[in-house]
Amino acid sequence: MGSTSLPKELPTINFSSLGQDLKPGSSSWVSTCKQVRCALEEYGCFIALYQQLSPQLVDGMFGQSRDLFEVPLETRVKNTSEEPYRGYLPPTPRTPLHEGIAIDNIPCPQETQKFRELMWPHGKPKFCEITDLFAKFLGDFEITVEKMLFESFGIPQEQCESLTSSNSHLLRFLKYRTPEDSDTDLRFPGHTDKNLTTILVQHDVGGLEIKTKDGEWISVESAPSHCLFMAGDGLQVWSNDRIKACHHQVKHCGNKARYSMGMFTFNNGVFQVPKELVDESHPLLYNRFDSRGFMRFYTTEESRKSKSPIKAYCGVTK
Ligand SMILES: O=C(O)CCC(=O)C(=O)O
Ligand SMILES: [Fe+2]
Repeated sequence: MGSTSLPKELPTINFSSLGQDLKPGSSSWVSTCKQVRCALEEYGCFIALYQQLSPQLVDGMFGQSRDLFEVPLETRVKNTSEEPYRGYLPPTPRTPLHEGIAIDNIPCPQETQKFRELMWPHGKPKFCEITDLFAKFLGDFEITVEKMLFESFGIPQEQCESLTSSNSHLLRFLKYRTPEDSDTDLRFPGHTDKNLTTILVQHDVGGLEIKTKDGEWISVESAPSHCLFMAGDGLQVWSNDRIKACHHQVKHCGNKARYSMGMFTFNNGVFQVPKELVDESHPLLYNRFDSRGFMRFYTTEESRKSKSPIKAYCGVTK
C-alpha cells in the first residue's frame, strides 16, 4: 500500500491499562509494542490515550499553568539554566507570542518545591501535588514507550535501562499569547525537537500540527486523556533513521490564549546506534552521539547553516 492512501489521521494507541493488564509479557503488551514501532516508523509520533491523565488532573495542571504565567515577568525570568533550551524561554523574533517555563529533572518533589518557592515565595496551594502527579504519569509513560521500542527491535532490556538511566525529564509550561495585529496564525514554525522524545498535552485550544512523510500537515485535536508522543532528533540517531524525528508546528488563531504542556526527555550521556539496528539494508548513519554536545552545537552558526543539524553534528561521512 502506497503512503498516499494513508488516512489523514494519526494512529491512536491505548495505554490506559498500563501497570494493570498492560505489562511486559502480556499479549496486550506485545501488540502495543508493534503498534508503537509501526506508528513511530511511519509518522515519528502517535496519539496516546492514557486514562491516568484524567480531565480533573489535566484541568488542575492547566489551572496552575495559567497562574504561573500571571507571576510577574521579573520573577519568571529567575528560572534560569546553564543549558540551552532549559529554564525560561522568552518570546523570540521567530516566536514572538510564545513563552516557556520549565522544571528540570522531574518528577522529583525537591525540584518542584524549589521551583514553587522561586515562583511563589509565599506558597501556592496544590502546585507541587498536581505537578508531581502529572510529571510522574508522563515520565512513567515515556519510559514504557522506550522499553517497548527496545523490545520491538529485539534489543536486550539491559541496554534500555542503560539508556534510560542517563535520561532526564523536563516539564515545560507553554503559553501562546493572542496577537494585537498579526496576519499569520503560525505561532511556532515547523521544526523537530532536538532532544530524545517529547510528549505534548494540549488543553482547550488545539493548534498542533504534524507533517507526514508526504509533506501534508495533520492537525492534532485536543481531547480528554490524550497526549502526543513524538520522536526527537535523538531518537532518530538512536534508531539509525528507522524513526525520523517528528516535524511539527503550532497554528493558533482566535482571541483565546493557548496553553500546552511538554515533557521533554533529554539524554545526558553519549550513546551509539545499537548494533541490532545496523545491517546491510541499514548501514550505520551516525557516529557516537553526545546529546548535550548536540544541544550546544545547535546554537552555533554552523548548525544554523546546515540543512540537517543532526547529520552535520554526528552523521557518518562516506
Ligand atoms: O505547544 C505545543 O503544542 C508545541 C510546542 C513545541 O513544539 C515545542 O516547544 O518544541
Ligand atoms: Fe517542538
